[in-house]
Amino acid sequence: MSDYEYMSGFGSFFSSEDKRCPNSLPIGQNSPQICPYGLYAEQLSGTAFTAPRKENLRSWLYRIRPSVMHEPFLPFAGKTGLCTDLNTRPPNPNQMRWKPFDIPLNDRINFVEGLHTVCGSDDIHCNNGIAIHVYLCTISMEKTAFYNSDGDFLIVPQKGVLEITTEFGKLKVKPNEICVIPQGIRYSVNITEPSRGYILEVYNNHFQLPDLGPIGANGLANPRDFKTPVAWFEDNEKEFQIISKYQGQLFTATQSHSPFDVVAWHGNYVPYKYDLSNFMVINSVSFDHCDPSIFTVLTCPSLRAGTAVADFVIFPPRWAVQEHTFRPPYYHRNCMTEFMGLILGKYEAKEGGFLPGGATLHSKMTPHGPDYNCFEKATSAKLVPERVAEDTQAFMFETSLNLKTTRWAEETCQKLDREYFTCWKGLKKNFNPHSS
Ligand SMILES: O=C(O)Cc1cc(O)ccc1O
Ligand SMILES: [Fe+2]
Repeated sequence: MSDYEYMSGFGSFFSSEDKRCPNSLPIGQNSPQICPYGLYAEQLSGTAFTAPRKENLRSWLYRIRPSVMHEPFLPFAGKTGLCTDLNTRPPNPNQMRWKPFDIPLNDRINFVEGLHTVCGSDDIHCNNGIAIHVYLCTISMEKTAFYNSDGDFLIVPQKGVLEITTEFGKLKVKPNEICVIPQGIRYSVNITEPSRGYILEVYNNHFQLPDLGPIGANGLANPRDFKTPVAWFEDNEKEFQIISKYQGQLFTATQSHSPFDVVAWHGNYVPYKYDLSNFMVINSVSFDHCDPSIFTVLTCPSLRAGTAVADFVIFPPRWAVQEHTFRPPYYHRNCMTEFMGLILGKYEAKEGGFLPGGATLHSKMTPHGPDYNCFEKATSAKLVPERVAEDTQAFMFETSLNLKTTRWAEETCQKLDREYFTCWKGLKKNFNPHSS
């Protein structure tokens, strides 16, 4: 039997017991005087106790020992490329593009040590903002579990499969799948090859499915395609390091047992994964280019209706059929900040220079759009039905916030492509006042 078993649904109230301990979930109440099998009951709250019912997120865990049994936290002395305090960084409005970030093949670096912040907003201390990281790792996490006190991680593997053991059970996440590990949930990442991927971290709120409006009840990412693991536990007395990211800094605490000792759980605050190939693409079948919000997989809303803290948007394989239309993305300036990555293949607006494992950043109101080659090709193309972006997957983290880039992103990683601006240089003046 596979190690990986899931329950389907988004925002559902799940219940799960490890099969080795039937009836381990208390019936009819959360906190009996004595729990089945002598387990401890522990609540994990993902929203304020008093959050409105439709937003309220919490789970009850039934575990061998409560999470509180650990030595005091100390500052983490290991390697890390995390930088979520961006106050001292200068703003930079330029179009930016990075060549694929290098995986440190000659070093032994695990998922947590391999986290590098590319850009983020300033205000981690006020639960306001986002950070965008990449992970570049070569080994599995051994006897170590990580949790993020600051917000949720939306993880986008680009190279290598992630085998993630969480307090709620096990997830296997391949490139072209994504997962969300909400704030506070402990997990450990196993890899089977040198691995790379992108992470969107949000501090304000949790991810939701976008409203569908006139699209109706079905489409885009459908709730039943989200997968949450079934309960799984280990019972051992091995020493574990628990690493916490708290206010942007890493801390570590030792404990004398595995944190993956949850025998049963129930609730709606859970980790989940989603296969991007399940996305039902909706687009124009007449003319013109729709805004990329039609490709939103998940959104982290702000208090301002329709303006996200951050959206996760994909550019999946699809048919392009629009008539008398410049089909690629339009030239534009946006009041939102756009960070893009490429999981596989090519991105239609820029077939050269933007490669899998690389990235681009177009900040608020910074102009961008198709490069010279794309413009020339699209303005002379015969507009027959065409597959766009076959075997490809680009994505965008779009945020209403201002981002600053880290020193690692601009200098240390040596991947910033200083020639990026030249991809638009060849665009010709085609203006002819005598043609109409
Ligand atoms: O800039 C980009 O490439 C992303 C993008 C794609 C698109 O189809 C329309 C607008 C937009 O910002
Ligand atoms: Fe854009």
